[in-house]
Amino acid sequence: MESTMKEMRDGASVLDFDSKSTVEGGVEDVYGEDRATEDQLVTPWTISVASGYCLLRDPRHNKGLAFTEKERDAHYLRGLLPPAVISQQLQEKKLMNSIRQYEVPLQKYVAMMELERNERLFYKLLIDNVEELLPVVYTPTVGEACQKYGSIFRRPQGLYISLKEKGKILEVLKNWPERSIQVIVVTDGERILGLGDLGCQGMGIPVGKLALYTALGGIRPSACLPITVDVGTNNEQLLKDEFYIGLRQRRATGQEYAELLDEFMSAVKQNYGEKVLIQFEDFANHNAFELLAKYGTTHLVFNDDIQGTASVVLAGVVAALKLIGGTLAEHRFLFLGAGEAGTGIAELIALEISKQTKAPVEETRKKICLVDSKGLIVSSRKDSLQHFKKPWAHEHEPVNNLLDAVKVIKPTILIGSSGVGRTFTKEVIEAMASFNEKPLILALSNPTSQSECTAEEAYTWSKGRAIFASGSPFDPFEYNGKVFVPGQANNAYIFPGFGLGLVISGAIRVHDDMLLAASEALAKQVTEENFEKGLIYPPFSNIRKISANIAANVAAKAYELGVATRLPRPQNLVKCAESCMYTPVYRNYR
Ligand SMILES: O=C([O-])CC(=O)C(=O)O
Ligand SMILES: [Mg+2]
Repeated sequence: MESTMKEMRDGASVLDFDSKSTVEGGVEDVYGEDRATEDQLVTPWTISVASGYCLLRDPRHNKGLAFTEKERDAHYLRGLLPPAVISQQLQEKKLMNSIRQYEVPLQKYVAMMELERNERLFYKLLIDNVEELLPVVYTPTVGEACQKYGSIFRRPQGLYISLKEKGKILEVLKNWPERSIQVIVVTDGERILGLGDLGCQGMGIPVGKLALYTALGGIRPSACLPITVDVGTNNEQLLKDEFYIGLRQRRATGQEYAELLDEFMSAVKQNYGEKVLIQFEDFANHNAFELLAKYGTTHLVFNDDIQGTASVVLAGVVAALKLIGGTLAEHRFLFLGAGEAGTGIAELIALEISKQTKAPVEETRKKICLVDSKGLIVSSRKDSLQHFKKPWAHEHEPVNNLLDAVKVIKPTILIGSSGVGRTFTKEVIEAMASFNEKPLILALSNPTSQSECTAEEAYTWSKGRAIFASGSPFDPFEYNGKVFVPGQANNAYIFPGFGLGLVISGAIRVHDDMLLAASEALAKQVTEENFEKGLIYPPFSNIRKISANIAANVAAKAYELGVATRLPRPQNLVKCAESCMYTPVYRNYR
């Protein structure tokens, strides 16, 4: 860095990053903070520090006791820290020890969120201990955190846009301290996981998803923006709760809702340009499909519950063929749940079969049946069905419930996307096991309480023959002397790498073929060793490598489809993805 940057300004020190440490820490910015432009050299590369006190309270730069003697001298930190100087590794060890001492998952969650004071340490912990901490900052614990957000709320995270801000959303966006945003995750809190309407308290979800964008996909934290759009809540308990943090009114709908969302979408594009990815998360069915269709042609939008889940499940099913045999087209699929996840997965599977067999998608859809709360979706129900269910209304006798549907359709693959726990009963699993040597059973609903069955139930009731994966994690289970390791069919495998692929290619639109490309890349990462354990997903411990491969495949597709704006196309997209990933190692300050 240039010496001019080290000038004293009004008696303040200028925080300047040692280039050596950025090499150690890898390239942080997608498009390289390290390959900094003039602009970036001024900000955020240098900050004036009038007092070390501010530095300690700046999460992006704080290193706590890891500030070196030299840094303590140069940046007015003397006396503000106890004398010990410790490494980031030791800080990590100490924090993991203390997090492991909490028995209640929510306490672990709060401990992780308190690490907000030191962003790099938070991500160091999360990346190095991903399998252990994913269930803490993500499903299932994040669900409980959202339910109790009012009481655990310490200080705001993310941006809140409520009906009160109507007409001023652009100004609200400008209140956010970061300018160059690459990924926004937005919710309106109406369908948080399988827990229903949690109103403004749904903020835990965008915050959690973006933590994964950074930890799993390497998008730098400063480029991530969690947003909750608060249009009210229909959750009576929250409306009565004196500690509720959101608007105390019932949900706005219709034109009022559409206008607020429209203002939001326009303001985002105006403020951040057309390459910012807007991920819709946990919207209710009736808005999710409509928003995706409406903005899919004008913005870079992605619905994780429809598209991310579809991509991850397709990958798992394709991988599972190694264990259960046959081609995709040779299987029969039955879903419990015909909302965003169910119909999204069904459509992507039908699309993939159509690509493989050259049959029109109208035909390939017939291999897939869906059951909703009123029974099998059949043509006689067509008039009363919501539009996203209509393509699945096949000619068939009405069937009232899942068990009967399993018995008549005899699926080889059973997928739960209902949001309702314990709906894969003993009879359902036994029926699946009665006509399948290896029934593939996916219980996708989150959090754990909403899972259609547990791992233990799937393995026990199928007498150890089921291939099982679930949306929220389950521990390995021993049955008849054999240890079964259930995989986690969660969109967390897809969205971080998918988003990275969009960012590195500068994509301006999402296309279904990119979802297929992401699935393909994920399925390829499952190794023989994983299959031997009955796993249809690779372990999360390799997630950064997996994400780089997904990103590369997605970016390649973006170039192929002509929606990539970053030119020329990098030759080696996996290398490009890897080198763009944020690393949480501390930087040295001069
Ligand atoms: O958050 C998760 O674990 C997966 C997901 O998107 C959902 O269940 O809505
Ligand atoms: Mg979701």
